[in-house]
Amino acid sequence: MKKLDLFPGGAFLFESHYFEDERGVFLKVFNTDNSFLSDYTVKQINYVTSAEKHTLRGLHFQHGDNAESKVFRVINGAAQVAFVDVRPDSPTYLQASTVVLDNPKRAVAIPRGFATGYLTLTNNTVMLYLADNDYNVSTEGGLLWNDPALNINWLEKNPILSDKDKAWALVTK
Ligand SMILES: Cc1cn([C@H]2C[C@H](O)[C@@H](COP(=O)(O)OP(=O)(O)O[C@H]3O[C@@H](C)C(=O)[C@@H](O)[C@H]3O)O2)c(=O)[nH]c1=O
Repeated sequence: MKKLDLFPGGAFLFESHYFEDERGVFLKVFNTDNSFLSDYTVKQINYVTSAEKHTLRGLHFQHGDNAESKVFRVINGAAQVAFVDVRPDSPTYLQASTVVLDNPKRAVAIPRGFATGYLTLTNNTVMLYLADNDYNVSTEGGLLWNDPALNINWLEKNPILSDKDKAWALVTK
């Protein structure tokens, strides 16, 4: 299994065990004997469909004890996943990076302390992601997807957004 570090603080891309024969594919989405996820506690597994290409969800995080580490995997279509360091004491505070997922074999693991978002690159994109904490709307925070302070190189500049995601405030550095 391969691993590629993407960002200081622990974001990484990895490739899962994948078996294919004449019947189809067998892919381990989560297994505790995967050395990259052996310490990961799954609290949620979320399946999210987006009908339209260029739908953007995010950027979201949860504050304090509700912070989540997430493992994103596209199981149909393709998406550009973005993550932003929101740890105030971090030397890379408010720095962002992105990675394109276009194969169910590959997943991106993003630690606690990052805001996350993704832009679909195809119609009918299906995202399956793990989270290591429960959802608590009262601790949800967000960043505006195109905040100039984050300088994220999104692959579409006019995406489809929820009303919630249009309304996040700009950060002040
Ligand atoms: C995120 C989430 C939402 N919900 C509910 C709230 C709401 O009624 C409905 C849709 O929520 P949202 O509009 O926030 O869904 P969405 O915009 O898809 O939110 C997701 O975006 C990506 C980028 C992430 O990083 C995820 O952690 C999550 O925040 O689902 C839960 O019950 N549990 C959850 O964990």
